[in-house]
Amino acid sequence: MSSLLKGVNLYLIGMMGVGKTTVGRLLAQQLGYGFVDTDNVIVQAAGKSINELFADKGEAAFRQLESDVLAQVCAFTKLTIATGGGIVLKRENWGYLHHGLIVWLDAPVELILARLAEDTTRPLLQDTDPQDKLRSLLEQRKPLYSQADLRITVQAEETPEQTAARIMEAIPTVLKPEVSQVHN
Ligand SMILES: Nc1ncnc2c1ncn2[C@@H]1O[C@H](COP(=O)(O)OP(=O)(O)OP(=O)(O)O)[C@@H](O)[C@H]1O
Ligand SMILES: O=C(O)C1=C[C@@H](O)[C@@H](O)[C@H](O)C1
Ligand SMILES: [Mg+2]
Repeated sequence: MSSLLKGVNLYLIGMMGVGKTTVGRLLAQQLGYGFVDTDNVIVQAAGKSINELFADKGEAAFRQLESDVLAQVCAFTKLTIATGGGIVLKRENWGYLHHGLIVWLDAPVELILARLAEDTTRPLLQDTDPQDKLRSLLEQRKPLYSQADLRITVQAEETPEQTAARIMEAIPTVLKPEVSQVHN
């Protein structure tokens, strides 16, 4: 599979809690790729948690850091990149994402809520009504996530390994044929 992708980066996009980080790590192992998580790079570089960054500098500053990280990582090849849920919001980010193959991990709001019920590390979910917040974020972002090359709907009962396996199976269906193959 890694020779099939020919070093092209794999970008995972989707709402918080769908499993981009968890599944992305597994995919990187299976592809023989490196793994990068844009949220983690930001946290490491800033020396602050995402909650602290949102509180101290605001969401706009976080989004700028996110774009800066994406611009840096897209210069490399053979990477699986788990992105932050809001990476799709900036138009300039799509110029970077489209250097690679983009996979949208989609999941129902109920599943995301169940997964993140005890999690306090997503500042946008620290809301009086997290379910309503998630719904409106998803509505706003759906047209953006839809620009991915591949949409994988995460099932409640499946393991990260099973999700990763379905992605590996689906990748060949969206790879562009090589020019030489087109002419043969
Ligand atoms: N298939 C799965 N089954 C059960 N739990 C899962 C599965 N995949 C991920 N999780 C759990 O759901 C939570 C969120 O997963 P993860 O951090 O990978 O999401 P994410 O898409 O990277 O979110 P974010 O955009 O906020 O970084 C974690 O606690 C993780 O262990
Ligand atoms: O969906 C979002 O906007 C976010 C998702 C996380 O990955 C983090 O990037 C941050 O919590 C914001
Ligand atoms: Mg993540």
